[in-house]
Amino acid sequence: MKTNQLQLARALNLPTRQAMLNREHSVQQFWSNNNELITNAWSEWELSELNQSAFTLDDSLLDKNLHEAITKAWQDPTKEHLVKSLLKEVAPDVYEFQFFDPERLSDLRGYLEQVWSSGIPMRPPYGIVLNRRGVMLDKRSSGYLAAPNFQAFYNEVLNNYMRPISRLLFPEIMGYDTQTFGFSIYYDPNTDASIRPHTDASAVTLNINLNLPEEKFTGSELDFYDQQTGKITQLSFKPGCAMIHRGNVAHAAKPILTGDRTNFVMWLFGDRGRLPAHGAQRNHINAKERWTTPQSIHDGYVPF
Ligand SMILES: O=C(O)CCC(=O)C(=O)O
Ligand SMILES: [Fe+2]
Repeated sequence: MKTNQLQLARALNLPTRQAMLNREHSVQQFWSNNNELITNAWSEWELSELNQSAFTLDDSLLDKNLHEAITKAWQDPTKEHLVKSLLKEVAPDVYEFQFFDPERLSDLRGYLEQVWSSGIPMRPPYGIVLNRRGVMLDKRSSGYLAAPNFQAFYNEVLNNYMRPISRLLFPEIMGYDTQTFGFSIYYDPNTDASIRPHTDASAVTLNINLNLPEEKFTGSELDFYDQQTGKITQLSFKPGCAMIHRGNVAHAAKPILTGDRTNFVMWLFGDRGRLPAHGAQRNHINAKERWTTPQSIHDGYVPF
């Protein structure tokens, strides 16, 4: 690997917020032209500057019960009911479960603080609104958080946890779950406070809260809209909790009033962004098929 990539990446002139808001072509070009440099910079940073002694990014950060059930199900898929029993339906087709151990979240947040102060350019998500303090997480997105330790962790979450859980809850997404996407988001009342009602360009969305137990906030509920009844269910994130839903379930994030909220949002979809047909039914899938990792090649398609 070439040295000095870290210094070179830090010296890049980032696109202005206005250029990003205008979705100027030069912004797209900036990230794609510098993607390799930035990726190398993250590797260099991890070796030379990241204080790794403080923590490890691995599944010991996850909720113990979830970790145990998932491990058992991978060993013997007929035990997948152990996973299912941890998932609580909190709105029609929206499930909540404890994802991270709240006591261990400070490790992950400490890591993300180091990421923030690295000075390496990071591409914020701009799906509906531009989220200033968020960062793209998936390697399909130029300007993503390419630190190798983080990538190993992120991919473990998607492949070992998110995909089989998604298949258990929403069997019709099988085959529309080969490609991954992810970003982090940060809300506070003075910068980015809310997201209007929308659906995601995913087959399934996993949204995990990263707030520490002492990081209280008010507002910032997620509203889920039931298409059948028109009913709205308002849900609040608890530290380390996750919500999982089909991408086509309309939802919105209400304005945050006090405090702040940090989340990871992860998506699965099929090759070239393909999604299951609305209301698609699926023949019975046996457990063994569910607990597998597709061999599909990462296709580089980007939803935004
Ligand atoms: O506010 C959230 O946690 C959800 C954000 C969201 O729906 C999105 O980024 O698509
Ligand atoms: Fe969304």
